[in-house]
This record gives sequence, C-alpha cells and structure tokens, in this order.
Amino acid sequence: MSSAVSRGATPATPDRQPRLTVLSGPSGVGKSTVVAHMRKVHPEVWLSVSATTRKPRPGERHGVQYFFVDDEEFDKLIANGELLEWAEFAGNRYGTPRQAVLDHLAAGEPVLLEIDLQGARLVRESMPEARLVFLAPPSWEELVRRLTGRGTESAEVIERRLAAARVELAAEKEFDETLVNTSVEDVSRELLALMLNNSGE
Ligand SMILES: Nc1ncnc2c1ncn2[C@@H]1O[C@H](COP(=O)(O)OP(=O)(O)OP(=O)(O)O)[C@@H](O)[C@H]1O
Ligand SMILES: Nc1nc2c(ncn2[C@@H]2O[C@H](COP(=O)(O)O)[C@@H](O)[C@H]2O)c(=O)[nH]1
Repeated sequence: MSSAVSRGATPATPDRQPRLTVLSGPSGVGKSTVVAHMRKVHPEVWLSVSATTRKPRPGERHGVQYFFVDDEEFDKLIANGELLEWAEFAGNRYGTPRQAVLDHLAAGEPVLLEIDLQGARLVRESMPEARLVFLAPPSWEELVRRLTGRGTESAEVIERRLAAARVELAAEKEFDETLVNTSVEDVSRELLALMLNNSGE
C-alpha cells in the first residue's frame, strides 16, 4: 500500500513543463535523509541549496548542505531580492536563492525545495504551479525519538523545534500530498514518482 495521500485536487499537467516540488514537514521527520537517499539513486533531481544563518553541524559544508552566512549577508540577500522566499525558524533564518531555481526550471530539470511550512506557503503564493508535499512522521513519539536521537541540537532547541512541529503537523491539509516516512526507501521512491509526474514524464 502506498503511503502517499492526496490532499485536494491537483490536475494532471497538460503540458510537459517541469514543476517545482516543495518538501516540508516537522524538524526531525527525515526530510534530508529521504532526499539524500533519492538523490543517490537519481542524481538528476536538482535540490536547491538554501542560505542560512544557522551554524554548521559537524560534517556540514558550505555550498553543500547550505550556504552558511552571517546576519549581515542574509540581510543583503533579502535587500537585493535574491531570495525566492525566506523564513525564521527556531532562531535562525533560512532562504531559497531565487535565480538558481529559475535557471534549473528553465533547463527543464525536476527541482526540489526542502523548506519549512512558512516557506512552503510563500512559494505557493508566488508560484502556484508548485506541488507541495508534506512529510509526516508515523507518530508523535517517533518524531521526538528521531529529533532527539539525531543528537545535533540542545534540549532547548529541540523544544523550540517540537513547538514548531505541532504547528506544522496541524497544517498538513494545506499540502497537495502527504507521505508518511516509515521507510526511507519507500518514501524516496514515492517522492520521485510525484516529481516525475510533475514534469509530465
Ligand atoms: N524512516 C526513518 N526511520 C527511522 N529513522 C529515520 C527515518 N528517516 C530519518 N530518520 C532519522 O531521523 C533523524 C532526523 O532525520 P533528518 O535529519 O533527515 O530530518 P529532517 O526532517 O531533515 O530534520 P530538520 O528539518 O531538522 O533538518 C536522523 O537521525 C535520521 O537518520
Ligand atoms: N523557509 C525555508 N526553510 C528552510 C530553508 N532551508 C531549510 N529550511 C527548513 O528549516 C528547518 C530547519 O532546518 P535545519 O537544517 O536547521 O534542521 C527545516 O524545516 C528545513 O526544511 C529555506 O531555504 N527556506
């Protein structure tokens, strides 16, 4: 049985224009894990690299997981209109560089954004053709286990992220599709299928 649940009517794309896919879901649900697995198998999927004021975690590299910038640089990105969307999340700012997204869509590539709920709402406003996919945990207890078990955040930050998670889970119905992250392999396959369907393939 598929774990994909349709939310609302998303008509089949009549042309072969690639569409933007936005993946959101509470912190710790497994978005990065699922996307990394999918891209290992399908490196042709282009993932936007966001800018953030968050400090790198061990092993994260500038230009790979994020463009790590300070507050002043982030202010400049906003002022110069270089971000498609941006949001503050659990004490840091995150934003999607606009031009790279437009370039990859123009080149006909499937484009994926992994962003929070606020960003997903902004993308829906500015690019209503985007398909919004919500990644849900199998249960609240499992979400807490994953976020805590990752071991990258302090107890205080985990609390902030869990507070945001309650808001994000309540917004699931705003999304076109829901995938439940029980199995990374299954969800990666389902996400890829949604993306390729987006581009009419
Ligand atoms: N299907 C799964 N089953 C069990 N553990 C999982 C699964 N998917 C991801 N995880 C684990 O959950 C933790 C959180 O995953 P990940 O960092 O990918 O979440 P995220 O949604 O990208 O979080 P954030 O929004 O905070 O960046 C990791 O330790 C990861 O290994
Ligand atoms: N609105 C945006 N949200 C983003 C962007 N890049 C990442 N994110 C989201 O932030 C949180 C926290 O991420 P973390 O790496 O610090 O754990 C998570 O929900 C990401 O999806 C962005 O460009 N815009």
